[in-house]
This record gives sequence, structure tokens and C-alpha cells, in this order.
Amino acid sequence: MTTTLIHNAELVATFDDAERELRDASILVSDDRIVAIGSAQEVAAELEAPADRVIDASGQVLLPGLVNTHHHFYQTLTRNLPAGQNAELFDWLVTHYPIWARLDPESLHASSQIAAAELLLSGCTTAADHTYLWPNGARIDDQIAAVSELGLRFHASRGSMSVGESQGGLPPDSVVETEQAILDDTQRAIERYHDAAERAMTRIVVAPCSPFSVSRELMVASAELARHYGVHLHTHLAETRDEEAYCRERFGCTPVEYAEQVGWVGSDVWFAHMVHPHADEIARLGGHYCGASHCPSSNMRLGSGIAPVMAMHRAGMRVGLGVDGSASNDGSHLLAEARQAMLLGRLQGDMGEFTARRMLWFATRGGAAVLGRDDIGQLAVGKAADIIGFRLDSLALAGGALHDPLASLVFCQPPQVELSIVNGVRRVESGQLLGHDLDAMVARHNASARRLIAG
Ligand SMILES: Nc1nc2[nH]c(O)nc2c(=O)[nH]1
Repeated sequence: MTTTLIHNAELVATFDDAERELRDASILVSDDRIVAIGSAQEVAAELEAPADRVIDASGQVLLPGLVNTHHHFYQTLTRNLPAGQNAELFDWLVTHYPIWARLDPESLHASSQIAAAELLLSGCTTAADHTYLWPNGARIDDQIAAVSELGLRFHASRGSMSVGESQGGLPPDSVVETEQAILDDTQRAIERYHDAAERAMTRIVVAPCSPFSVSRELMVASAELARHYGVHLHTHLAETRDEEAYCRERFGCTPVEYAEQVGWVGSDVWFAHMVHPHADEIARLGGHYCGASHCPSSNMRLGSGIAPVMAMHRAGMRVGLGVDGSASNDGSHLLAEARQAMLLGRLQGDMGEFTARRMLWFATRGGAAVLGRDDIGQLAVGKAADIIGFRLDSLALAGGALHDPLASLVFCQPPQVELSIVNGVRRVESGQLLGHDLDAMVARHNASARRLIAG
């Protein structure tokens, strides 16, 4: 057993059930979990011997690690492509598919490391990725290896596309797989990697891509497979008006009605984007406790619209935040996403609903609930030791952190973390990723990106 004492924090924002914010507080960690939290005296009372490691968090605000509920790691390779800068979703996808068709194990590994590093340095300790094309021998194994080297808690979606252009889908035939191959490989990934235990570092998600790239049959079979193994289901849904027009023409219903028809409702399902659900559909999805990943930057970047976040939240849906893929954001900073969610929400409705604290709640507890977890997203005894710290004396927070340190993280320019601990292991200290050469990682990634673009 290894104990770590993190002491002298100026503020600990727990996001526990009581939403406690503790001044001058400490946290005691034993191996992978939190065993005490409170004043220095309260925490000292739990220590039987001097802690094995002591971290001084003076001048920092500590939070539970942020939970990113939607990403496409491989898209770091195609950030900011000029041809995709000013396009809406369908045109943007059609521009990118032929480039993504050149993905391979090396580029998938390199891009997964870049995304994981960026997430860790900006406060995420858990992320769900959605990779939905696997050309040239690329496999989910490449991603799991890459991410576990960096130590990020990982919900790896075995995504898929099976309906190519010749069958009326959006993607070119060259990037789709047969449905049998998809189901076989998804089953293999679940059996090999899915860990249902508390504080699991790796979970597998079954994730056909979107209504315009997979068949009704694959949606049904995916739900059956996921429920057989007790794993979660994820897909893009109700992202754009084009998608709704496609569903009405092909399936004779809206995207949400389609999801209902194929059995995609329940507490084991979460949808990315949900920009255009109808009011009655939100009520039904709330009744089923479905999840939604709100991705405001991407929705603005692609001109998709503004998701009805608070309506979904009030209806009982689980709501978290997602950075979305790096080709439509084009960054992996969940705190920045919390800021975008707050600012965008204010254009839409009641200013008082879109507070910094509520956005941080979506980024922590909300995200944890979306991924079906109650062991992360809060700082409380017995929960996973996923802890992040931000310096309050940074340039970005100068002035702002004096009045309300926690809210300054959202109102001011979102900072990078000073400290990140994932499952009890330090991954970022003094603002530096431990044990990895970031420059080398970026150089390797960019070599892959150049190869992909060059064709
Ligand atoms: N924002 C995104 N939406 C999508 N839909 C789909 O089928 N793929 C994507 C994607 O990569 N990003």
C-alpha cells in the first residue's frame, strides 16, 4: 500500500453529493483511491504513518479529474485542414474520409498519444474515444496500448461504418467494413479488454458511427452484443438537420425515433451532439435515462446548431461534455469546452442556468454518469484518486482567481493543469507530463499526419 498526501490546497472543489468546497484542505490517497479529505487535522487523523509521498498544493485549486465523453483521437492528424475549414458536417466528412482511409497502426497510435497528452495536460483524467474506421490493419489494440502508456482512464469505443456510398450511405465504400467483421472484432475487443470492475482503467464501448453510415441491422445487433456483455452503447445522433432529412427519407422517422426503434434507449446508451432532438423526444429519452455528450465547439465550428442542454438535463437525461474530434474543434481541452458551453448556453436561455459551477459539474459528475460510472467525477472517500490541480497565480487567472477561484477556471482563459493524478498515479507535475518527451511525440505525430495528407 502506498499513501500520498496532497496538502495545503487553497481550495478543494469536491463535486461530491453535498457539492462541498473546502478551503485550506488536504486529500489522502491510498493506492488508487481517496481515503480522507478535509482539513489538515482531519486528514492527519487518518494517517497511521507518515505518507509515502507528500505533494504541496499551495496556491492551487483541486478538482476531480475531468471526464471527456466524446472524442475522435485519430482526428488530431487532420486538424485545421484548409479544405474542411468552412464546411458543414456532411461536406466536412466527405472531405476527410479519403484521408482517414490512410490511417494505419502507427498513425492511430501516434494520434492517440497526442490526444491523451493534450487531455491530461488540460485536466481530463478519463476520456471516451470514438474511432469508427479501421483501415490498413489499424486496431483498437493500438489505441489501448498508446493510451495506457500515458495513464489516461480510457473508454475505447469500437466504432464502425458498414453502409458505403454504393448502398446509400455517406462514406466511400473503401472505408466501410462488413457487419460480421465489425461484430467479431467488437466481441474480441470486449473479451480482451473490457474491465467492469470499480476504478477500471479500460472499458470497451460498442459504437456504430451514425444513422447515415451503418444499417438498421447493425444497430440492432450492436445493441444485442453490448447488452450480452453489459457494456455501453454510443453513437452520433441528431447532430444536424441533414441527418434528420436523411433519416426521414431512408427510415421514415426522425433520428431519435430511429434510435428508439432499434432498441437504443436506456441507461447504457449515450449519444454525441443531440443538437436537434424534438421536445417530446427529449422527454422520452429522459424517462429512459439516456446520456448526451454536449460538444459546443464542434457544433459551432460545423454550424450544426445549439444543443438544448438544459432541457435534456431537466428531463432526466445524463449530460456531459465532449471535445469531439480534433478535426472539428480543433483542440482537446475540456475546460475550454465548459467555457464554450457556458457562453453558448447564455445565448439560448436563462443566464442563471449556465453558471461556471454547473458547467464544471457537467465536466465531472455529469460526464461520469454519462459513462455509467459513480467511482469517478468527484472527490470523496472511496472514489478513484483522479485529482487535478490548477495554479491560481497564473497569468490567465490574474485578478480573476481572487474573488472566486473555482469559477475563474471557466470565466478566464482556461489554463493547463499544474498537477494531475490518475488512479493514484502522478501523470502531470509542475505542469509537465511525466515520463514522456512531448516534443518527440509531436514530431512523430506530425510525420504521420504529413504521410496521411500526402497520400
Ligand atoms: N462531429 C462529428 N460528427 C460525425 N458524424 C459522423 O458520422 N462522424 C462524425 C465526426 O467525425 N465528427
